[in-house]
Amino acid sequence: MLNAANLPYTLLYSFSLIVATANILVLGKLKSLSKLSSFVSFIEALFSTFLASVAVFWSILSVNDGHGITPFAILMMLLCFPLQGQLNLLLGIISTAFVCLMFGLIRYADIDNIWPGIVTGFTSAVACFVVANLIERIRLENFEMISKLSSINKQLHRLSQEDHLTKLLNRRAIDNALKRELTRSERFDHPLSLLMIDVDNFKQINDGFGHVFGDQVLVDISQCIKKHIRDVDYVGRMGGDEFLVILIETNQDNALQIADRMRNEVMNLNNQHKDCHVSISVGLTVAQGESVVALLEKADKALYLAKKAGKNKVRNIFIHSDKPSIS
Ligand SMILES: Nc1nc2c(ncn2[C@@H]2O[C@H](COP(=O)(O)OP(=O)(O)OP(=O)(O)O)[C@@H](O)[C@H]2O)c(=O)[nH]1
Repeated sequence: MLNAANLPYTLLYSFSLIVATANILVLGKLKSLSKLSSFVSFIEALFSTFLASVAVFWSILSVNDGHGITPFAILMMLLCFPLQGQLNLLLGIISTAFVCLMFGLIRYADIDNIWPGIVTGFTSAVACFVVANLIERIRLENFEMISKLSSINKQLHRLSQEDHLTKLLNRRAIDNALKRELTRSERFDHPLSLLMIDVDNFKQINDGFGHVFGDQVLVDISQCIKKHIRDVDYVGRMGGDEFLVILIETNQDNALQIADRMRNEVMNLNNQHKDCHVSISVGLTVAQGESVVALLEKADKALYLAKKAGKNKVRNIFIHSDKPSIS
């Protein structure tokens, strides 16, 4: 009941309730901003400690004023906990609450009637501890489940982008990358070069040395290609023995050099695979405002020229010219 005697405590309680609500509504949102999180946790801890103390204080005072056990005290303490992430913080709050409890008892309790005060305060604290622990456990379980789901999601995303054999980008991923990068290069008027690479006489390698060996050759070649691209570039397996390289911010001359370095690197594999001859042919082209399909066709044409010229070659299709040119 609100009367002159318990007005200060009622006001204190109301204020605590407002702060507790603000704690949950405002600080919970702010916490998602990572830079603020440690500061917010600190403020939150202060509020929680304060609220827990007020709750126990008020609980004792209510008992001594004849108001019985105050469920509000428990409620307030509970309101403090769901946002807390650490058990030690929780224990800190409970210890503080106990100090307040003792102080409250000594200061206000009627010595003949001390037990109801002790029992009330103690029951409140234990109830808060048990419920807060349960909340904390559920929160942790949820957190672990979310972490697991997020890592599974990342894994699935990676697998959906990856070629299972070479671990390069798969066809879908490299197609998407090409669409994205082509749009970007047009928008900022930056050069973009494309290399279409095909292993020479791969059928013979498979037939002569078996599919397992053929697979290893594909992996080795993918490593040779990767060695000569930067982190910003893309390399993917189009399927079978064909690869596609997207060279960002790279003009024709630089792309030619890179393609030739890749070709030489693959030739070095022959020191490893003594009996089998491994080489690649490369078709090179530079984007010049055409669609993805047209650009791929241009690179394919250049690759055809490289094959036609006797394989183990790099050929390009000149910009602004329909005529193919031999580099
Ligand atoms: N080992 C292995 N072989 C594959 C894989 N995918 C496709 N192939 C084989 O790769 C060979 C591709 O041969 P083609 O591209 O048709 O021709 P090629 O022998 O390379 O001849 P050129 O391209 O003219 O130099 C086929 O025999 C396919 O069966 C794979 O994942 N692993």
